[in-house]
Amino acid sequence: MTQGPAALEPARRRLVVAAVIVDDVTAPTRLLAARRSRPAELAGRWEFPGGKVDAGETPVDGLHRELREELGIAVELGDELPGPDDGAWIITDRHVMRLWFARVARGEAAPLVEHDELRWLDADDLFGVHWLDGDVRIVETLALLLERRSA
Ligand SMILES: Nc1nc2c([nH]c(=O)n2[C@H]2C[C@H](O)[C@@H](COP(=O)(O)OP(=O)(O)OP(=O)(O)O)O2)c(=O)[nH]1
Repeated sequence: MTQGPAALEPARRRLVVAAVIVDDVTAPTRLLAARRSRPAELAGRWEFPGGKVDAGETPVDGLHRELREELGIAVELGDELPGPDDGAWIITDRHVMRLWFARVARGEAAPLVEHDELRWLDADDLFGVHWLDGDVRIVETLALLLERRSA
């Protein structure tokens, strides 16, 4: 069987890094979702703030840069949220994402570029926004984690 772009191995996809920004990295009860304002086909859908890692940049450095640029914040990172695809999360035909829990250390998150709204979501309301398709199983995993930890 021939394999098209939809069958790219995780290692051959472009790496995206993102943050699950929470109130408390060791006992999270809510997380910060961001609504995309561009490109047009993704506008209005919600995601974890972050972006593509640049050449020559480590994933963690790329994540700090993206959060500074997109939300104007400095964060302290917690644990990574490992996924089922070689430890990461396939999110589109061409992208694989790694995510870390994070807490705002400096600044106040604002939708500076790429987003037009930010919203804190409680553990029992994580699906109160329309997530990007690739994020749904990540949010399902987080719903279990946050509920269990806040129970
Ligand atoms: N940041 C982010 N991107 C996601 C998520 N879920 C998901 O499918 N994506 C997709 C959307 C895009 O196709 C791709 C990430 O691209 P991006 O536009 O955020 O990357 P970037 O900030 O580096 O932007 P650019 O310089 O390439 O314009 O991954 C998510 O939760 N966060």
